[in-house]
Amino acid sequence: MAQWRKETLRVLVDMDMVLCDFEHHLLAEFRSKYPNLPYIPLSKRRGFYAKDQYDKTFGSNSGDKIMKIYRDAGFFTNLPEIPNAVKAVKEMNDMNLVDVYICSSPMFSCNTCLTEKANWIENYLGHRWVEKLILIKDKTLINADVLIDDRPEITGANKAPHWEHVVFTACHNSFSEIGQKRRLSGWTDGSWRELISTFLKQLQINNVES
Ligand SMILES: O=c1ccn([C@@H]2O[C@H](COP(=O)(O)O)[C@@H](O)[C@H]2O)c(=O)[nH]1
Ligand SMILES: [Mg+2]
Repeated sequence: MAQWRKETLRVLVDMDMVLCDFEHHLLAEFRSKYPNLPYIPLSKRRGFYAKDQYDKTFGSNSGDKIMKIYRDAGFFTNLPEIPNAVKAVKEMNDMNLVDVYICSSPMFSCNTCLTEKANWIENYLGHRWVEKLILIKDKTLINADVLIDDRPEITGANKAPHWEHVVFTACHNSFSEIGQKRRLSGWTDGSWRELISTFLKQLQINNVES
C-alpha cells in the first residue's frame, strides 16, 4: 500500500531581478553619473545582459561604463527590493511543507559581490536567511523542486536539472520566448501562492504514489 512520506517542496529563489532590482538601480546610477549620455529605458530593455544591449545600441564605450557601475563596490548592497519580495518569500517559507533557499550567481569580476549579496540577504531578510543562501554559477547542480529565476535559459553541467524553472518576469525578459515554462509576473498580486500550491499538490501526489 502507498505510504505518505512527509517531504518538503524545496524552492530556490534567485536574487538579481527576483528579490533585488538590479536593472532599476543600474539605470539610476548610469543616469546620475552620465546625465548627458543616451540610455535605454527599462521598457526598452531586451536580452539578459545590459552591457550587450548598450554595446550594440551606443557602442562599447557605453557598455563599458554600464559594466563598471555594477562592478563597483557597494552596487550589490545598495540594490532596492523588488516590490513585496521579502514579505512573499518569508510567507512562502512559512507555508507547511515548503522550504525556501536563495540561489544566486555571483559576479566574480566584482571583488565584493559575494559579501555584498550576503549583506543584502541579512539586511532585508535577516541573519537566519544567510544560512539559506546558495551562491553558485551553475544552478543546474542544485537539487530542488522549483527555481524562480528571471533568466529565460538556465543551462549547466546537469542537462536534466531536478527543478522546474519558473520564469520571473523582468524588463529584459518580458518579450522573451520561454516555451512551455510557467511565468511569475511579480510578488504583489499573490499569484505566487497559487503557483506554490500547484507544486505542493504535485508533490503530495508523488509522495502518495511512491
Ligand atoms: O546585465 C547584467 C545582468 C546581470 N549580470 C550578472 O549576472 C548574474 C545574474 O545572476 P542571477 O543569479 O542569474 O540573477 C549576476 O552575477 C549579475 O550581476 C551581469 O553581469 N550583467
Ligand atoms: Mg536573476
